[in-house]
Amino acid sequence: MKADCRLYLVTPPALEPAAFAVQLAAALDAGDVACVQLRLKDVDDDTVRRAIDVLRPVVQSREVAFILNDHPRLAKETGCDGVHVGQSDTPYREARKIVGAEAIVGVTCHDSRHLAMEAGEDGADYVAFGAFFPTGTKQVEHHATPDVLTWWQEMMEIPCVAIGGITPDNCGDLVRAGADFLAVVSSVWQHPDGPAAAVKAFTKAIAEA
Ligand SMILES: Cc1ncc(COP(=O)(O)OP(=O)(O)O)c(N)n1
Ligand SMILES: Cc1nc(C(=O)O)sc1CCOP(=O)(O)O
Ligand SMILES: [Mg+2]
Repeated sequence: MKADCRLYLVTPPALEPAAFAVQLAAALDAGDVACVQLRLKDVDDDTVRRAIDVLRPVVQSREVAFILNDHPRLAKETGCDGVHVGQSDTPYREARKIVGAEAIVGVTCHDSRHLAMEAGEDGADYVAFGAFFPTGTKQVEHHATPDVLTWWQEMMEIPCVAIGGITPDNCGDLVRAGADFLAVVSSVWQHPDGPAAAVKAFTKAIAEA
Protein backbone atom coordinates (compact mmCIF):
# COMPACT_ATOMS: atom_id res chain seq x y z
CA MET A 1 0.00 0.00 0.00
CA LYS A 2 1.20 3.54 -0.79
CA ALA A 3 -0.95 5.48 1.64
CA ASP A 4 0.32 8.88 0.61
CA CYS A 5 -1.18 8.89 -2.87
CA ARG A 6 -4.13 11.29 -2.97
CA LEU A 7 -6.90 12.30 -5.33
CA TYR A 8 -6.73 15.47 -7.44
CA LEU A 9 -10.13 16.26 -8.93
CA VAL A 10 -10.33 18.19 -12.19
CA THR A 11 -13.72 19.67 -13.05
CA PRO A 12 -15.70 18.50 -16.09
CA PRO A 13 -15.14 20.49 -19.30
CA ALA A 14 -18.55 22.20 -19.04
CA LEU A 15 -20.47 22.96 -15.90
CA GLU A 16 -23.22 25.10 -14.46
CA PRO A 17 -21.65 26.41 -11.24
CA ALA A 18 -24.60 26.18 -8.82
CA ALA A 19 -25.61 22.67 -9.88
CA PHE A 20 -22.01 21.50 -10.04
CA ALA A 21 -21.33 22.86 -6.53
CA VAL A 22 -23.70 20.23 -5.14
CA GLN A 23 -21.87 17.40 -6.93
CA LEU A 24 -18.52 18.81 -5.91
CA ALA A 25 -19.50 19.00 -2.23
CA ALA A 26 -20.70 15.39 -2.36
CA ALA A 27 -17.42 14.27 -3.92
CA LEU A 28 -15.31 16.16 -1.38
CA ASP A 29 -17.31 14.79 1.55
CA ALA A 30 -16.93 11.20 0.36
CA GLY A 31 -13.21 10.72 0.94
CA ASP A 32 -9.72 12.11 0.87
CA VAL A 33 -9.24 14.74 -1.86
CA ALA A 34 -6.12 16.91 -1.89
CA CYS A 35 -7.11 19.48 -4.46
CA VAL A 36 -9.61 20.54 -7.08
CA GLN A 37 -8.68 22.12 -10.39
CA LEU A 38 -11.19 24.33 -12.17
CA ARG A 39 -10.63 23.59 -15.86
CA LEU A 40 -12.90 25.51 -18.21
CA LYS A 41 -11.67 25.78 -21.79
CA ASP A 42 -12.84 28.23 -24.46
CA VAL A 43 -14.89 30.44 -22.15
CA ASP A 44 -14.41 34.12 -21.34
CA ASP A 45 -12.81 35.40 -18.15
CA ASP A 46 -16.11 36.45 -16.59
CA THR A 47 -17.46 32.93 -16.95
CA VAL A 48 -14.38 31.63 -15.19
CA ARG A 49 -14.76 34.29 -12.47
CA ARG A 50 -18.40 33.33 -11.87
CA ALA A 51 -17.47 29.66 -11.54
CA ILE A 52 -14.65 30.53 -9.14
CA ASP A 53 -16.98 32.65 -6.99
CA VAL A 54 -19.32 29.69 -6.52
CA LEU A 55 -16.87 26.79 -6.37
CA ARG A 56 -13.85 28.19 -4.51
CA PRO A 57 -15.66 28.47 -1.14
CA VAL A 58 -17.00 24.92 -1.47
CA VAL A 59 -13.46 23.65 -1.87
CA GLN A 60 -11.47 25.91 0.44
CA SER A 61 -13.97 25.60 3.30
CA ARG A 62 -13.06 21.89 3.36
CA GLU A 63 -9.33 22.64 3.61
CA VAL A 64 -8.85 21.41 0.04
CA ALA A 65 -6.66 23.42 -2.36
CA PHE A 66 -8.44 25.20 -5.22
CA ILE A 67 -6.29 25.38 -8.35
CA LEU A 68 -7.18 27.23 -11.54
CA ASN A 69 -6.14 25.83 -14.91
CA ASP A 70 -4.35 28.06 -17.45
CA HIS A 71 -5.00 31.53 -15.93
CA PRO A 72 -2.39 32.78 -13.43
CA ARG A 73 -3.73 36.35 -13.37
CA LEU A 74 -7.27 35.22 -12.67
CA ALA A 75 -5.97 32.81 -10.04
CA LYS A 76 -4.20 35.65 -8.26
CA GLU A 77 -7.11 38.08 -8.61
CA THR A 78 -9.73 35.67 -7.28
CA GLY A 79 -7.94 34.07 -4.32
CA CYS A 80 -7.27 30.64 -5.78
CA ASP A 81 -4.58 28.58 -4.05
CA GLY A 82 -2.64 28.16 -7.25
CA VAL A 83 -2.53 27.59 -10.97
CA HIS A 84 -1.78 24.73 -13.34
CA VAL A 85 0.10 25.60 -16.54
CA GLY A 86 0.84 23.46 -19.58
CA GLN A 87 3.61 23.69 -22.11
CA SER A 88 1.56 25.99 -24.38
CA ASP A 89 0.37 28.22 -21.53
CA THR A 90 2.04 31.01 -19.56
CA PRO A 91 5.57 29.73 -18.90
CA TYR A 92 6.27 28.55 -15.37
CA ARG A 93 8.53 31.46 -14.39
CA GLU A 94 6.05 34.08 -15.55
CA ALA A 95 3.18 32.25 -13.83
CA ARG A 96 5.19 32.16 -10.60
CA LYS A 97 5.85 35.91 -10.78
CA ILE A 98 2.13 36.54 -11.20
CA VAL A 99 0.79 34.28 -8.46
CA GLY A 100 3.61 34.77 -5.96
CA ALA A 101 5.92 32.55 -3.99
CA GLU A 102 3.27 31.14 -1.67
CA ALA A 103 0.87 29.91 -4.35
CA ILE A 104 0.89 26.42 -5.82
CA VAL A 105 2.14 26.19 -9.41
CA GLY A 106 1.90 22.86 -11.22
CA VAL A 107 3.31 22.13 -14.66
CA THR A 108 2.30 19.64 -17.36
CA CYS A 109 5.32 17.63 -18.44
CA HIS A 110 3.62 15.03 -20.68
CA ASP A 111 5.96 12.02 -20.77
CA SER A 112 9.14 14.11 -20.73
CA ARG A 113 11.80 13.62 -18.09
CA HIS A 114 13.58 16.68 -19.43
CA LEU A 115 10.53 18.95 -19.02
CA ALA A 116 9.94 17.58 -15.54
CA MET A 117 13.53 18.19 -14.44
CA GLU A 118 13.34 21.70 -15.85
CA ALA A 119 10.06 22.45 -14.04
CA GLY A 120 11.35 20.95 -10.82
CA GLU A 121 14.57 22.93 -10.94
CA ASP A 122 12.64 26.12 -11.71
CA GLY A 123 10.55 25.64 -8.55
CA ALA A 124 7.29 24.01 -9.62
CA ASP A 125 5.24 22.62 -6.73
CA TYR A 126 4.35 19.52 -8.71
CA VAL A 127 4.90 18.04 -12.14
CA ALA A 128 2.15 16.25 -14.07
CA PHE A 129 2.74 13.26 -16.36
CA GLY A 130 0.23 11.83 -18.82
CA ALA A 131 -1.75 10.64 -20.53
CA PHE A 132 -1.49 7.18 -18.94
CA PHE A 133 -4.66 5.72 -20.49
CA PRO A 134 -6.98 6.63 -23.36
CA THR A 135 -9.14 9.61 -22.48
CA GLY A 136 -12.22 11.13 -24.05
CA THR A 137 -11.88 14.36 -22.05
CA LYS A 138 -9.12 15.85 -24.16
CA GLN A 139 -7.23 15.12 -27.36
CA VAL A 140 -3.78 14.11 -26.20
CA GLU A 141 -0.57 13.80 -28.19
CA HIS A 142 1.62 12.36 -25.45
CA HIS A 143 1.42 9.03 -23.68
CA ALA A 144 3.19 8.24 -20.44
CA THR A 145 4.03 4.93 -18.80
CA PRO A 146 4.32 4.21 -15.06
CA ASP A 147 8.12 3.98 -15.14
CA VAL A 148 8.35 7.76 -15.43
CA LEU A 149 6.65 8.03 -12.03
CA THR A 150 9.10 5.61 -10.44
CA TRP A 151 12.05 7.40 -12.00
CA TRP A 152 10.77 10.73 -10.73
CA GLN A 153 10.18 9.41 -7.20
CA GLU A 154 13.72 8.07 -7.02
CA MET A 155 15.19 11.37 -8.26
CA MET A 156 13.11 14.17 -6.76
CA GLU A 157 11.22 15.26 -3.66
CA ILE A 158 8.68 17.33 -5.60
CA PRO A 159 5.34 15.53 -5.94
CA CYS A 160 4.23 14.04 -9.25
CA VAL A 161 0.70 13.88 -10.60
CA ALA A 162 -0.58 11.19 -12.97
CA ILE A 163 -3.39 12.12 -15.37
CA GLY A 164 -5.30 10.71 -18.32
CA GLY A 165 -8.00 8.04 -18.34
CA ILE A 166 -7.43 7.02 -14.73
CA THR A 167 -10.15 4.93 -13.06
CA PRO A 168 -10.44 3.02 -9.78
CA ASP A 169 -9.85 -0.18 -11.77
CA ASN A 170 -6.65 0.90 -13.52
CA CYS A 171 -5.02 3.19 -10.95
CA GLY A 172 -3.18 0.51 -8.96
CA ASP A 173 -0.12 0.41 -11.23
CA LEU A 174 0.24 4.21 -11.01
CA VAL A 175 -0.05 4.19 -7.22
CA ARG A 176 2.53 1.41 -6.94
CA ALA A 177 4.80 3.19 -9.42
CA GLY A 178 4.91 6.25 -7.19
CA ALA A 179 2.21 8.75 -8.17
CA ASP A 180 1.67 11.26 -5.38
CA PHE A 181 -1.64 12.37 -6.87
CA LEU A 182 -4.13 10.88 -9.32
CA ALA A 183 -5.81 13.61 -11.38
CA VAL A 184 -9.19 12.53 -12.66
CA VAL A 185 -12.11 13.95 -14.60
CA SER A 186 -14.57 11.56 -16.25
CA SER A 187 -14.22 8.58 -13.93
CA VAL A 188 -15.48 10.78 -11.10
CA TRP A 189 -18.05 13.05 -12.73
CA GLN A 190 -19.44 10.35 -15.04
CA HIS A 191 -19.45 7.53 -12.51
CA PRO A 192 -22.78 5.67 -12.86
CA ASP A 193 -23.39 5.89 -9.10
CA GLY A 194 -22.32 9.52 -8.82
CA PRO A 195 -19.13 11.34 -7.80
CA ALA A 196 -19.30 10.34 -4.13
CA ALA A 197 -19.28 6.66 -5.10
CA ALA A 198 -16.34 7.34 -7.42
CA VAL A 199 -14.30 9.02 -4.69
CA LYS A 200 -15.02 6.09 -2.35
CA ALA A 201 -13.96 3.62 -5.06
CA PHE A 202 -10.71 5.53 -5.64
CA THR A 203 -10.02 5.73 -1.91
CA LYS A 204 -10.41 1.94 -1.65
CA ALA A 205 -8.32 1.28 -4.77
CA ILE A 206 -5.50 3.54 -3.53
CA ALA A 207 -5.52 1.92 -0.09
CA GLU A 208 -5.38 -1.58 -1.62
CA ALA A 209 -2.69 -0.81 -4.23
C1 LIG B 1 -3.00 18.00 -13.21
C2 LIG B 1 -3.03 18.36 -14.65
N1 LIG B 1 -2.18 17.76 -15.49
C3 LIG B 1 -2.17 18.08 -16.79
C4 LIG B 1 -3.06 19.02 -17.28
C5 LIG B 1 -3.05 19.41 -18.72
O1 LIG B 1 -2.63 20.76 -18.89
P1 LIG B 1 -2.41 21.34 -20.38
O2 LIG B 1 -1.42 20.49 -21.07
O3 LIG B 1 -2.13 22.78 -20.28
O4 LIG B 1 -3.81 21.11 -21.07
P2 LIG B 1 -5.21 21.77 -20.65
O5 LIG B 1 -5.68 21.08 -19.43
O6 LIG B 1 -5.00 23.22 -20.39
O7 LIG B 1 -6.10 21.50 -21.81
C6 LIG B 1 -3.94 19.61 -16.38
N2 LIG B 1 -4.85 20.53 -16.76
N3 LIG B 1 -3.92 19.28 -15.08
C1 LIG C 1 -6.75 17.53 -18.81
C2 LIG C 1 -5.92 16.39 -19.22
N1 LIG C 1 -4.58 16.49 -19.40
C3 LIG C 1 -4.03 15.36 -19.80
C4 LIG C 1 -2.60 15.19 -20.09
O1 LIG C 1 -2.19 14.10 -20.52
O2 LIG C 1 -1.87 16.16 -19.87
S1 LIG C 1 -5.15 14.10 -19.96
C5 LIG C 1 -6.39 15.12 -19.47
C6 LIG C 1 -7.82 14.67 -19.36
C7 LIG C 1 -8.06 13.86 -18.10
O3 LIG C 1 -9.40 13.52 -18.07
P1 LIG C 1 -9.89 12.03 -17.76
O4 LIG C 1 -9.59 11.76 -16.33
O5 LIG C 1 -11.38 12.10 -18.04
O6 LIG C 1 -9.19 11.12 -18.70
MG1 LIG D 1 -3.34 24.39 -20.12
